[in-house]
Amino acid sequence: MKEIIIATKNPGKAREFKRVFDDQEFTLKTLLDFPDFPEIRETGTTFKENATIKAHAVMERFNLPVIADDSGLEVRALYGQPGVYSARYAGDHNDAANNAKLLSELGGVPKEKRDARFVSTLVFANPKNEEDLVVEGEVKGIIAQFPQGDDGFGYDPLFYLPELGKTMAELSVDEKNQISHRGNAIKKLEKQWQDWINW
Ligand SMILES: O=c1nc[nH]c2c1ncn2[C@H]1C[C@H](O)[C@@H](COP(=O)(O)OP(=O)(O)OP(=O)(O)O)O1
Ligand SMILES: [Mg+2]
Repeated sequence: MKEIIIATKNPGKAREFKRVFDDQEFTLKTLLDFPDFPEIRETGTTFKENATIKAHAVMERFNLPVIADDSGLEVRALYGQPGVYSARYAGDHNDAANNAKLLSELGGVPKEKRDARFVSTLVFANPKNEEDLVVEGEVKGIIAQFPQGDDGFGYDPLFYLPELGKTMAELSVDEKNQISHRGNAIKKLEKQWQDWINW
């Protein structure tokens, strides 16, 4: 059985990938299946750099095809922050603290100036392919005044989708995948990867 590894330790991302990027022809694993895999230092300054670092660290260890996601939230009123530093916005990797900091940074900013976007860059690296396959997806929304919803992860409870009248955390995983940055990136990947990969 062919195998593909998703280079993530984030259970929320793992769930979204497993839901759509699943097939009879290959097994999908994530770093949650390898709890001893050492922390990968995300030292890049762009989503693409960090996704490349993660994909190659895992590919070199397992000698298997690997997909990495580096993603984040860009808020216009904060000049694109937290961006690449979304996971570490409030210090260490803590969703509740990150959301609290985001709300405090946006204190007093009115609804019409709270627009934001989620970005996901996927890098697919394979030992038998010289060049990586890279795609990016985005979704636009508004940062809510208070968190709402219990699904998803990260900034989802604060990411309000005006067309749906809901935050991202009020969507099922299937609904989120239909519209999200990661879902959009995965759709692009699905169109390209089978022609690209050398098994
Ligand atoms: O769909 C999303 N819904 C809510 N928040 C999100 C989403 N996508 C990215 N985000 C935010 C939070 C996360 O902490 C950071 C990504 O940081 P990022 O380094 O790419 O992921 P991570 O450290 O959680 O897992 P890993 O590096 O093991 O894939 O941006
Ligand atoms: Mg990370």
